[in-house]
Amino acid sequence: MNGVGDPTAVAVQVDGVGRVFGTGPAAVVALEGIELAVHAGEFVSLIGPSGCGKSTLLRLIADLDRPTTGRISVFGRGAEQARLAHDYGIAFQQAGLLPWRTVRANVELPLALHGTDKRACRDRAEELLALVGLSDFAEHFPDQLSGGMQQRVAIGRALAERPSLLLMDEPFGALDEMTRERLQTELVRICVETGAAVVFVTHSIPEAVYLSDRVVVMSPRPGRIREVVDVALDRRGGAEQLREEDAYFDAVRRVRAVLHAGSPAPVRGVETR
Ligand SMILES: Nc1ncnc2c1ncn2[C@@H]1O[C@H](COP(=O)(O)OP(=O)(O)OP(=O)(O)O)[C@@H](O)[C@H]1O
Repeated sequence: MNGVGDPTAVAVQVDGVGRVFGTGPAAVVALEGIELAVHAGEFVSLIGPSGCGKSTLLRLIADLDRPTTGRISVFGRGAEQARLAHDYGIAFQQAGLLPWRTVRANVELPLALHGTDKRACRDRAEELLALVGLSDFAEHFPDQLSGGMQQRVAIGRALAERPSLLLMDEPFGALDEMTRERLQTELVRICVETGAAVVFVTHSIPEAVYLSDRVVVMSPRPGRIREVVDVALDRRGGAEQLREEDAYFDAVRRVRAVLHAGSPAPVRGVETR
């Protein structure tokens, strides 16, 4: 019993994790003393200044890198076991689609690689393309799609094996604001439908607040968790309405205050942006 599918389970447990790159005087302490638990079905964003270790933490959870100290588990398994058991799906800033495969074949890829038979691959691809709104583009190739559509394919692919956890590193970072908002709304809907927990790296405070149950604010050198902000917006009124609500603006202000609490004060007489 590893807790996948159990809503009371802990999806990701990070205990005392540190990551140092290099040795001696040139060593970079990318992360130090990170403690974090992400629960099943919970949406948690990581936000903080450039270089504070957000991507490093995500890569450690995904077992794309190993911590120098501490331990990470995913649904009770070690990060490596979780990777081998396909407990999570990954989507990064670059959609990373294979240009010579159709949209359908890209979405089917993880299933085909892991031995799912053709019929089941096709059925699952149909479901996923409907979920991300791309049923009419199944036979297109990636270079025939917009950036936002390519990201939707990547999200569909990440969901192919019904992971209980999605790891996303600025998946909407390269998109225009309107497309980005649309995909945020879709992502919230998809998460509700699939019940997946998400760890989401972003530079955008409104994006973090809109998507998340909790926002983890990090500080750099060494990368640490400064504070975890509870957002807990009432999402029953519909996704779009949320962006107009006082509770949303209040959460944006709270995250901004924590984020800027450690920034150097502006020098008098010097314009800052
Ligand atoms: N493979 C590596 N080798 C050496 N240093 C690294 C490596 N990966 C990351 N670092 C360093 O670790 C620190 C954290 O990097 P990381 O990419 O995790 O930050 P980030 O918060 O995701 O930044 P950004 O918001 O700019 O993407 C940085 O100082 C970076 O230079």
